[in-house]
Amino acid sequence: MSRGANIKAVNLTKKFGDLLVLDNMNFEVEAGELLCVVGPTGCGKTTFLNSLTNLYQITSGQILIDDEPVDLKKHNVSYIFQENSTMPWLTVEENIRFGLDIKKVAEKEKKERVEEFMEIVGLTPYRKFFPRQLSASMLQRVSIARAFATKPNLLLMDEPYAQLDIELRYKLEDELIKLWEATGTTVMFITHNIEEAVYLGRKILILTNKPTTVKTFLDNPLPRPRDIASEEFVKLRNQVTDLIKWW
Ligand SMILES: Nc1ncnc2c1ncn2[C@@H]1O[C@H](COP(=O)(O)OP(=O)(O)OP(=O)(O)O)[C@@H](O)[C@H]1O
Repeated sequence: MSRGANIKAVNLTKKFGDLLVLDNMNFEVEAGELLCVVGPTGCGKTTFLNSLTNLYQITSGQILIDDEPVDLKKHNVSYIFQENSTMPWLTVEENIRFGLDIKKVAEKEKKERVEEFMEIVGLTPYRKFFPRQLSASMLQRVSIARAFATKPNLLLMDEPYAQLDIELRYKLEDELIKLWEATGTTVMFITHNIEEAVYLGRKILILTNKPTTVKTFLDNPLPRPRDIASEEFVKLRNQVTDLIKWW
């Protein structure tokens, strides 16, 4: 089991020139949390993730992973995007292995992890297939298996299922929950979809309109498996919708 990372944003502020995007944000994500982040279009969700991975230099404040400034050599962070990020010239198993090759994992362990995660996402029968032979959901499964195989302490997911149809999205949401429960990784999942946030998240971080700050940090105690038609689910979904209506 990988150990999930603790994340703290302390007075986090990010400007692009005069444009204030992230405005004095403060919150903490506990180790091993499954956090969904929802916010209006263009509020700065991607800017936040890019700041977290040091792609952008923040203007002031701090982002800490396990109480230390982010250091990607030390903190094992993986990223899954909305777009297909597989390598077209590699097979399914080679794509999953790719993440391990760059992390310098011992050969025997690499083989075991590729088998384990390929199996969990249901791609073992397709191991020799190339990306061009796969559907959109299978491609996302490759990315998910590749990310989890590196046993990240923190997994960042930026609207990974936004382009998938509803049935596939439900399947992949369940796979994510299974993997999260099996690994103990901290997951930050960005989405525009309120139902998805309530279905997945143990916590839900609701952001305001730009300049973005924390509107609410909600607990989601609904037991799993969650039923999207149940009274409690609909109640919580409506509560989140009401909070979001007034960005
Ligand atoms: N490199 C940059 N230079 C200047 N402005 C930027 C840059 N990156 C983002 N911005 C601005 O910051 C704001 C937030 O953008 P960002 O892409 O982080 O939002 P988002 O919440 O991820 O958007 P979406 O909901 O569309 O995914 C936007 O106004 C955008 O124009």
